[in-house]
Amino acid sequence: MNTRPEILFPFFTAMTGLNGVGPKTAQNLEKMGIERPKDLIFTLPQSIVNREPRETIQGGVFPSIVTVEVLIGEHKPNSVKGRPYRVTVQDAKTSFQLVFFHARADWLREQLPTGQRRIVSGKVEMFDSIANMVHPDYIVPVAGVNEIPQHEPIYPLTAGVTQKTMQKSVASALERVTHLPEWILPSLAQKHNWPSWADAVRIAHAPKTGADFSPMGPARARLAYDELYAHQVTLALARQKLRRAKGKVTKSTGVLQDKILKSLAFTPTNAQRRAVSEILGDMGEPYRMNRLLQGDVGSGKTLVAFLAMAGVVESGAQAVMMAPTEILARQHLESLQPLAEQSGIVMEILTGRDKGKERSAKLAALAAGKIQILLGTHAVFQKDVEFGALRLAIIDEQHRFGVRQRMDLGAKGAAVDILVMTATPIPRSLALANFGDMDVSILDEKPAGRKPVETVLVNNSRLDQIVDRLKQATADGKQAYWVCPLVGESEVTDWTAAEERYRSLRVALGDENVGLVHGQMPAAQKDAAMADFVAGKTKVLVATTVIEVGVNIPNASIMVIEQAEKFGLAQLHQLRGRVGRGSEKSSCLLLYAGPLGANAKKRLETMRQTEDGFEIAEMDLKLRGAGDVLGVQQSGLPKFKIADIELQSDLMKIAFDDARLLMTTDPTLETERGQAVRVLLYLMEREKAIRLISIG
Ligand SMILES: Nc1ncnc2c1ncn2[C@@H]1O[C@H](COP(=O)(O)OP(=O)(O)OP(=O)(O)O)[C@@H](O)[C@H]1O
Repeated sequence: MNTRPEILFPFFTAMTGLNGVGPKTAQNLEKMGIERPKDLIFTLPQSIVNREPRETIQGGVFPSIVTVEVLIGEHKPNSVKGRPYRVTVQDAKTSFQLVFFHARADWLREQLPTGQRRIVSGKVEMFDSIANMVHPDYIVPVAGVNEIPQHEPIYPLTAGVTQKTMQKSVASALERVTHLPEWILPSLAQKHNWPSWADAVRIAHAPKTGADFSPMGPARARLAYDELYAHQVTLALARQKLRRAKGKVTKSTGVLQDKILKSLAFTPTNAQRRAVSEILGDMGEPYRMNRLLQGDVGSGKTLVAFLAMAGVVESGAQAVMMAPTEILARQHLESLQPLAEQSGIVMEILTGRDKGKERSAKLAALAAGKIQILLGTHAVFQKDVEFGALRLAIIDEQHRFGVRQRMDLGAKGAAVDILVMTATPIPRSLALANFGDMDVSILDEKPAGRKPVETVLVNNSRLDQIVDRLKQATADGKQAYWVCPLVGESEVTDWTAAEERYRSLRVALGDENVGLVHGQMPAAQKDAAMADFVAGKTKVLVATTVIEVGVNIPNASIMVIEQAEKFGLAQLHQLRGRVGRGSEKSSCLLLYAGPLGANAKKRLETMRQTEDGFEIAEMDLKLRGAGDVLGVQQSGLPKFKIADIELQSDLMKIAFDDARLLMTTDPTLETERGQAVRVLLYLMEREKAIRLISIG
């Protein structure tokens, strides 16, 4: 089945086939992304109006929608043009008025005969201390009470589309809903009490109880699950296809790794060992690796990467590691060069700064396979950079990379294995949504001997005290980072603030003790400032967030962050992660100015309470929302229509597990359930996923 199944045809016809949808309405609906009947079906009500009948309007809080049985009283036609027509009515306890601006008198007399009873439903408002119901939404005989929906769905609208049109066209689309083959595992549906797809759709559009309307109730939860499951099956198929794509078997011998381990001053953590063996185990298989290494700050990802690259060199091939900035690429070189030398590995660096002869020489050596490990910035992936036998590409700090970019990267060498390292833990649900096509190794253990970083919140008014304390600490040989306020508007303002602070700290602490780095400085000057700080020549390094990711200077044990309330949680965690990397006890001072908003307060409190990056990531997601945490556009994070990635992260995990399971039991979606999953993929317009199967 490689075309849309017939059973879905009614959901994909033109909109104008629906009741109440003419060409004009169809055009307007299109502006809301509603192009097919199925889009209407997946546009769920955003609120519900309760029209359950009441005895009286008395005691109500107005304006509000009321449904009540009334005895019709006197008609007061509009005596003056432009004035409304009124009908007095009496419910069980009080009287009020029905008000009409545009209605024919004879029609009104017919609908509302004096002395008879009717049920009316509409918005009641107070006007000149008289309760008015202007243009009731419903007027029905008492016996016809069921014609009024007790819980009326209210849909999102756009210009030119009224609530009535929406309700009518949805109702028409719902008539096409038939039973579809079930793609959800029966045990799962049973456990959660989920209705069938058809029932779930009907309930979601005509909820009768709070649970019917709640995103956590069975009907909506099921529809959310369908969406997440379709996404996870797509990722699982992508992963499967990649794994089937022929890869080269990399057989590491362990010889170089042993040499490296022997020359280390410490022993690797269990998490580091496990990650290295997962990576090399994967590379030893005849398919392409596509793996994510997620580690908390300071968990020692660089060593894991280096050992994996050494494993590649053992097999006679090459590896490349790309860092997001020049500073980090150089830092990798400095920290890894001694290990490379001791184990006899030829390692080089290539960045945008390499020009002319030097660059050509490096490229030639690389093409000849003489350079075994290449470090660098994105310059390593420029077109003319050719490798003799590239086997492994490591991308450091890349949640800015979407699925597509990762695939492009893999095209660089034939059958290159890919390892992506993220230095900021990502909430579980986002990791699954964004990296569900990858295998994951997690470094959830910090090297032994690290002491907790003491984190304190300090009001900016105590700046002088902080500077005094810093004076004392630097006199004792300690080193500190001073991160300047993120003014936010432009790089230039950030940098001016940093320069100002740099000047004032020089006055307070002595010129020779204070250094400065910011993004606008010439590269050479930046390197020199970093080098002075690494060598301990300067004691305090004033910086903008250029030092946010990855900088590793174990002797630095104090981190001051000015206007910490302006930073996001992930960023604060990254910044704080620059200290606490040596054996010295470290501290982090979060300076804030003035009264804090609730959100900022929560962020700073979280920082004080925990150092666990995974916990912080979950809190960040709660406070900011998924789009902001990953940056939707850059991340390739899908937009879900029904599922709420924060609220329903548990469903995401279930969908992930089930999609992976499906690949082991029915990789080509041939069984009865597999066929049903195909129906789901078509329904969710994931034809591309189906193509992944057929190529597979
Ligand atoms: N098992 C270990 N025991 C002690 N120190 C270690 C261990 N593994 C790595 N280190 C050291 O810990 C420091 C941090 O390692 P690394 O720079 O790789 O961290 P990271 O995971 O990249 O963190 P971040 O993302 O915060 O930069 C380095 O100085 C490294 O030499």
